[in-house]
Amino acid sequence: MSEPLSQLEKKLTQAIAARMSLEDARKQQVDVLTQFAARLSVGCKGLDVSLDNLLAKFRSSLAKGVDFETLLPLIEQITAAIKLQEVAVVNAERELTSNIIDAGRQLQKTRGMPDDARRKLRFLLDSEVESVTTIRGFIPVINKLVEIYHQALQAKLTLADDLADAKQQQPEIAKELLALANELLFDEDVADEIKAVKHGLTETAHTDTLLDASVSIIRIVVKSIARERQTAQSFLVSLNQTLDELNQSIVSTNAQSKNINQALCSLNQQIENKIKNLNLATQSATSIVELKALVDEELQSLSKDLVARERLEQEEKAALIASFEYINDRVSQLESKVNSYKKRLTEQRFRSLLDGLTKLPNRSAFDDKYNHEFQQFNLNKAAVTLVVVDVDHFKSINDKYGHSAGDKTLQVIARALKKSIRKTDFIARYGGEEFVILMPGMPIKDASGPLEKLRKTIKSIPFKFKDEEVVITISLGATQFKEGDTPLSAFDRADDALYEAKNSGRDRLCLRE
Ligand SMILES: Nc1nc2c(ncn2[C@@H]2O[C@H](COP(=O)(O)OP(=O)(O)OP(=O)(O)O)[C@@H](O)[C@H]2O)c(=O)[nH]1
Repeated sequence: MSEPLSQLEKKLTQAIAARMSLEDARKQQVDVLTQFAARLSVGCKGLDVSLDNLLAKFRSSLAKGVDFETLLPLIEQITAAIKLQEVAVVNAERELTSNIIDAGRQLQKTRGMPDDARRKLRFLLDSEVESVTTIRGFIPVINKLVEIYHQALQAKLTLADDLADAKQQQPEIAKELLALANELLFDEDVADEIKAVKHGLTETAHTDTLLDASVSIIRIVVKSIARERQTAQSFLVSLNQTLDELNQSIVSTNAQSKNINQALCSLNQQIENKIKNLNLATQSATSIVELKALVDEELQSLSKDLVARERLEQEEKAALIASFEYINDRVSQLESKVNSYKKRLTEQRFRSLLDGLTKLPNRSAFDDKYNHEFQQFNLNKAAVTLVVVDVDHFKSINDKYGHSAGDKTLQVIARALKKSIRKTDFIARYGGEEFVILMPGMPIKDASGPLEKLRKTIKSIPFKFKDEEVVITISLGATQFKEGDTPLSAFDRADDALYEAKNSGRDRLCLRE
């Protein structure tokens, strides 16, 4: 082989080797790029179905080693789809931001959210959402929002539980308010107001109605207190005025008597001087005639003085009498004012122990009497029977015929019960449709006769509502005070007996020895 040819061949071999290594390097680069493009396409997966399909096609073409020219249209399609995606992402970001803000603002309006959650939410809406720049950046924000929602929901559930508890307590509150309204026995002018309050107090009354009733009760009490205060004030003002007048009258009588006294003193002095003068003159008289003239003159003057003195004395006496009469008059006026005020106080005390509706003694009057009877029993051990009486199914009377019919029924029953017991027994309205009777000196073994009679008396009352004849019955539980009892244990025993009477069919008397 010639020299130039072999050199040429060598160069060619070198060039081929260089070309091959270049192609190897290029192939490696294409492989890396292909893998990268395939990974990237997997990473983009899920943004859009049509993009996913194009990328899948792209990956499979790369794997098959399809040449660039064949790939180019696909790449162009993918580029266009990605561009669309960019716009879609910007829109989605905007929409997400606005949705998160809306949801957050809505959440801010919910009541009962814990303070901490409220604060976190405010910060999230005011600064965190605005600073998010990528879709991914929304993930922690959404996470936080979900957490706050959770807290708010939890708080709401607790609130709902509390409300349910409060709802359960409502009948109790209604009962309590009704008992309070029954205790309100002020002047006649508030009777209608009390009636209106009572009528709204059903066991199913709404919380707002119960609140209104509470406010009305407080108003009635406040009004009565204000009126009472005014009465007391005007009484004290008139007492003060009268005392002032009496004082002035005594002061002026004193001043008057002082003046008269001064006049009397000087008159007495004058008389004394005249007598002294007369004495001296009689000693110096030289004849009977002169003496007579002298005596006559002095006696005339003296008798004038004596008349003046008598007049002054009478004046003083008259002034004193007038002053006494005036004082007497004012004192008796004052006495009658004090008496009428005392009467008012006594009436009030009496009325505070009376049930407004039935006019029977009320619960506080019963408590006083009960404790007194209990003490007596501990001292003398004489038998005392305690009876608890409850009207059966009274609620249905209210429900069927109205609250006024219920009120009337209670009044009739109260009157009948009062009429049927002995004078020495004590009956009170314990509350609602419940009455209590204390029978001092009555052992329980002797009590069932009269109590059965009492039950039958009530049952025989011909009640008529809306032209319908209604039989109303009562249940009774009775016991007697026992050695070792406390007021509460004895009462509980009678209450247990009543419970038994109710549970065994009502309209009956149960005894607990
Ligand atoms: N009209 C009227 N109703 C009252 C008064 N005080 C309490 N009540 C009502 O009395 C009813 C008592 O009902 P409950 O305690 O369920 O008893 P009940 O219906 O008599 O049933 P039992 O006692 O189980 O036989 C309630 O509906 C009260 O609203 C009142 O002064 N006037």
